[in-house]
Amino acid sequence: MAAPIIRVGSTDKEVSKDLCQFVIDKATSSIKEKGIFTVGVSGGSLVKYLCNGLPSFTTDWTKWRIFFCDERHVSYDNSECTYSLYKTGLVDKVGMPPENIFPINPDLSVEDAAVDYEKKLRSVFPGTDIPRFDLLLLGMGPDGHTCSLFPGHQLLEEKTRIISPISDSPKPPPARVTMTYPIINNSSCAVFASCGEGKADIVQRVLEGNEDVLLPAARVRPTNGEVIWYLDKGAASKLKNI
Ligand SMILES: O=C1O[C@H](COP(=O)(O)O)[C@@H](O)[C@H](O)[C@H]1O
Repeated sequence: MAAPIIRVGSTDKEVSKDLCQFVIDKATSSIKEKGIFTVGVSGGSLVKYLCNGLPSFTTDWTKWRIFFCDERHVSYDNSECTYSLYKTGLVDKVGMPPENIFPINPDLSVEDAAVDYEKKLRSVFPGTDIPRFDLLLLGMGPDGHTCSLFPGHQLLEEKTRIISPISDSPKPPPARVTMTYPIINNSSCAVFASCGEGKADIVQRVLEGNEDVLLPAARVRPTNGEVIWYLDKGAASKLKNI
C-alpha cells in the first residue's frame, strides 16, 4: 500500500486542468492495454472539475464505461441527481454512447436500486468477484466523508457487499446508493480532488492525522493501487509536510 501522492495546483481551475489530463492519460493507457476504460465518478464539486475540462480532450469515448462511486436516490430531473449532471455536462457534449454510463434506477426502492446497479456494474467486469476499476474519482466533504460513507456510520464496516443502499445519510438527500470499501480499495487508482480553504482542516487531518479509523476518506487505500490527491493552495494550506 503506497503512501498517498499529493499534487497541488494554484487554483481550482489548474486543479481541474491537471486532473482532467490525468484522467485522459489513464483512459489512453487502459484502452491501449485492455480496449476499455472503467471509471467511477462522484458528485459534488468533482462534477464541475470534470465537466469543465474533459469535453475539450480527444479520446475514444466509445471505450469508456462510467459508473457512480455514489448517487443520490432521486429522479433524473432533480437537481441533486449526479447522473443527469454528467449526462448533460459530459456525455451529451462529447457524443459518448449513452449506454456507456450506468445510472441507478430511481424508480426502484433504494434497496432494489442498489441490487440492480450492482448487477449492471458486474456485467462490465465478467468473471471477477470484486471488480477492479481503472480509476475512481472521489470527493471529500468537510466531515471527511467520501462516496456516501459517513463518519461513524455502520457502512464503514461493510465487508461483503460492494454496493450498498443507505437510507439515513446525514447529508441530504438521505437515500443514496454507494460503493463500499471492498470495491473502492480494490481499484487500480483512487483520486481525490479538493479545493478551497474550507477543506484545509479536513485535508490536513486525513493526510497527516492518525484518524484512518474515523475518517472515511482516510480509509481509501487500495491494497494494490495508488491514491492521489489533487488540491489547490487553499485546501493544501494546513499541510505541514509538503
Ligand atoms: O454528498 C456528496 O458529497 C461528496 C463531497 O462533495 P464536495 O462537494 O464537498 O466535493 C461527493 O464526493 C459525493 O459524491 C456526494 O454524494
